[in-house]
Amino acid sequence: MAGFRRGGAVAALRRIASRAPSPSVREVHAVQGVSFVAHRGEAIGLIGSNGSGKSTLLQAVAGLLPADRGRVFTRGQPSLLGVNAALLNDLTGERNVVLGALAMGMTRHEVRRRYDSIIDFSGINEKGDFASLPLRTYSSGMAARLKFAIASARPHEVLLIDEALSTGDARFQRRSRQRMAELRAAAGTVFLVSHHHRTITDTCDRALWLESGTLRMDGPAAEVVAAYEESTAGKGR
Ligand SMILES: Nc1ncnc2c1ncn2[C@@H]1O[C@H](COP(=O)(O)OP(=O)(O)OP(=O)(O)O)[C@@H](O)[C@H]1O
Repeated sequence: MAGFRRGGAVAALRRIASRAPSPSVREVHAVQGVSFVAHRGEAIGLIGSNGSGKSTLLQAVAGLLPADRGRVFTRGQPSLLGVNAALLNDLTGERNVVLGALAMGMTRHEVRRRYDSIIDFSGINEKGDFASLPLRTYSSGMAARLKFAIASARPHEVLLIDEALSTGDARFQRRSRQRMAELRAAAGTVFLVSHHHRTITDTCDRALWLESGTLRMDGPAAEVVAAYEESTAGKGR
């Protein structure tokens, strides 16, 4: 590492690139042998207990966690909208909207045209002018709403949503469902990870149930949720 500043980006990159298997590193197979085909216009829910591999699967589909084995084929660039999606805490809501929309490939003209509708959809200004305040002054639900408003402002070929909807209040969840329906109508495919089964059955027509990183069931959302609930009933008491 001589010549590179300790903790610097280049040093970190070299460390990752030269990482060799080490006896002190334990391998985790978070998702194994999961195979499915998703079609345009589908909204697919991902359910399963904590640690069953839902977020990992979304990250693999988004290309953020390359698969050790197997392949992910997608049309277009999937967009992952996670609870930790990159909004910047020290920037105002307004700046986050502009940067987020530009990062999604909108032109400056499109951003200007869509700005008011993104803010309106997020509802962050319903209790005062929050758009001009830094993100760190927002509640977690408000930040999640803003993220969803930005990410869903343009059609996506594949939109991956990790629990983002569940943090919004009931009114926002209704609005999000409507927006998801619009995204699906625009021929996108939507994946939604949620522990709120009602959200899955209300929003998705199909669900995948993951357990210990494997695909336990794939079918109509209501049937998969019912089977999952039956299997967990009585457990954990
Ligand atoms: N960076 C990591 N390093 C080590 N293990 C990890 C890492 N990320 C995830 N795992 C492990 O992989 C497994 C699947 O995690 P994942 O976050 O995909 O589960 P999940 O179904 O999304 O869980 P939850 O419902 O709690 O959000 C878990 O056992 C977790 O501990």
